[in-house]
Amino acid sequence: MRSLARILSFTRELTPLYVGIVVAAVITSLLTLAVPFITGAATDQIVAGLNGSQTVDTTIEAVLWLAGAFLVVELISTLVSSVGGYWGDVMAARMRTILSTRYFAQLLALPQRYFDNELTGKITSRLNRSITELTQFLNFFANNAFTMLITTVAVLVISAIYWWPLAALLATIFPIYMWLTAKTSVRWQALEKEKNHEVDVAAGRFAEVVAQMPVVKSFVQEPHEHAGFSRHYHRIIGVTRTQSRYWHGMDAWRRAALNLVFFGLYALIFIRTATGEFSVGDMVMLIQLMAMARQPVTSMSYLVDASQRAIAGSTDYFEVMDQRHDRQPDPRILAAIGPVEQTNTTTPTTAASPDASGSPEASPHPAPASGEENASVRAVVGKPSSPRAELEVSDLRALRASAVAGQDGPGSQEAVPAVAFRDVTFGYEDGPDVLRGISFHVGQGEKVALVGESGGGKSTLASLLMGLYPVHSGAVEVFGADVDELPVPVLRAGVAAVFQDPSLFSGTIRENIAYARPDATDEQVRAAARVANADRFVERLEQGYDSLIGERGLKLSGGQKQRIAVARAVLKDAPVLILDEATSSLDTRSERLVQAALDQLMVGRASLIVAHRLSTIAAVDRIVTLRDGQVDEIGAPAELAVSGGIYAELLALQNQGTEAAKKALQQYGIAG
Ligand SMILES: Nc1ncnc2c1ncn2[C@@H]1O[C@H](COP(=O)(O)OP(=O)(O)OP(=O)(O)O)[C@@H](O)[C@H]1O
Repeated sequence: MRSLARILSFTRELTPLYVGIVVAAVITSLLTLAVPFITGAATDQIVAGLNGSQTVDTTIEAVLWLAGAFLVVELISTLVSSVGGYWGDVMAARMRTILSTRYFAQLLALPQRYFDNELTGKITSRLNRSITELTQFLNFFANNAFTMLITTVAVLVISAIYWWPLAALLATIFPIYMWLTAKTSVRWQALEKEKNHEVDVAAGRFAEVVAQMPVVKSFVQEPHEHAGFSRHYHRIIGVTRTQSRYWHGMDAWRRAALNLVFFGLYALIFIRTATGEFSVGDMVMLIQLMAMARQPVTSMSYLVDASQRAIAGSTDYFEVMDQRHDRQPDPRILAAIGPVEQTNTTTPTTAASPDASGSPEASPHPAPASGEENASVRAVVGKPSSPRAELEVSDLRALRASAVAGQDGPGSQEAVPAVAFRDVTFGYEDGPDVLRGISFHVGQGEKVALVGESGGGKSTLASLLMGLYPVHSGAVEVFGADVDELPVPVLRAGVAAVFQDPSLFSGTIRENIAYARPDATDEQVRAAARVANADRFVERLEQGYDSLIGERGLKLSGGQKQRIAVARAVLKDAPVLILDEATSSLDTRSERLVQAALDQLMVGRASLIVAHRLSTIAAVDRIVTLRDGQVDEIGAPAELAVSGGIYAELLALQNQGTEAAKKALQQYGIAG
């Protein structure tokens, strides 16, 4: 119930609508209560006319007035309930919007760790169910709960006025019905949970399959995927059978109890009418009143169920909303999440405050920078977070400028590297440490290649540099500032990544290139494409930069996708670059074009390269080799070529050119 109250407070801007719906429902139910009185009075008038106690004309006039009153009541009721219905629809749509957009904002603020453990389809399925059940329940509740209450109380009071045993008998049905419904609900909910689990798992797989259709097709696994999917839904049929059998069994008991009570009520009313204690009009009115009392009783079971489902939905919803945020997320995203208490999240204000943002002074691993640099770094990091992304990019630029100034300045004792790993140890969640005591740096404008066995932690180092995971110990620094303490938008605006999988979005080529800067001019987009060697193929397309590229760039070749991804990074113009090279997915010509694009991109930037080609490795300034999660060697290619370490070993393997050598190279993710 607490989670439902949270939903109401979470969507408090909808309060006027809730109140409006409730008022409309109350008016409608009060008007409906007038109907039995009108029909009762009309019956008495007709009986009086037939008895001869009044003239036919008087009777007709009286019943016509009563029919007119009936019409007015019905018209007002129709009007008010239509307005209430409209407000209900608007409330549902607005609630869906509020809950969905805040949920999406929340997902955008969650750390990578959350997504490592969740399936996309599952997230969507759960969101849809939570929101549908919540909106349905609140709409039903606002429309019916108060009406039910008013009707029930009114019927009890009126029948008590006529004859108290009627009210007493009627009152017995409510506790019986509630008790039976609550009893049913426990098991019903458990079965519902089972069904939801099956739906979520199926939806998770569904989304994965759709996203990776070529893989499914190439492995001819359509029947297998289809069978798996249908298995989940067939299990749902099984659970539904049990659930429905149980529900309807219990419902039969509930209805039987209801019928028994109503049998007693009708019998009492008929007997008292026959004995002359009730008039025929009283009888008609009381029977209608009793019929009106039936509806709240039967709706009660739906209300209890819907509320149970809504409670489950809101619990699911808040389970995600209460997840810990990524460290210091974008203030604009925090604002979009709305009023969720996150005791464990740094708010934008505290994120921006010098102490909480963690100046390098506060870091356990201070940057090798002068006091002046630290002060300027703190000034940049600690300034109030700007709502404009461009300012965030310039934040890191300012850090870089301060680092460069310190490096060249007369008082500087040591250069501030663009990137520094200082004694970094890290492992995923409960797993073993993947990296241990890693220390190396990438100077400004320097190219550093990471070389190590597949699974040796190269991509993990790149993830740590992007601040996707917090290190266990040690520090990763960018221009002297600790990555784990820099506000995430500042850090990520300053680091561009080109992954092996280009990960483009559906939409046009222009939108993809301008992803980091949606307000970029056409000329800027074209210039970025030129640097990335993408301009010629784009211009050959019928729609040029307006060509739609399909989901994840499906309509482009591997090399074309890579070059669009490079152009995207060029336009981002970040001072630090992470490159996870594309390898065998490209033919030689494409590879050359992509390589040339990457070479252009790297000019003047600090580049950390997860290298997959020996030719690339040979062209870098320094190589860092990893062995068993630790740094093995660091040095220029020429030095390491003769040191007898991993790089020398790789060169020797390449020279052998045998199948065994190729296999050994593959273990290092090296294509040759
Ligand atoms: N999100 C994750 N959750 C848990 N473990 C992970 C995750 N990502 C990677 N790992 C594990 O961390 C280790 C290092 O992986 P990483 O991807 O960094 O290696 P790599 O050197 O980049 O490999 P490759 O060259 O094959 O891409 C591996 O054992 C991998 O299984």
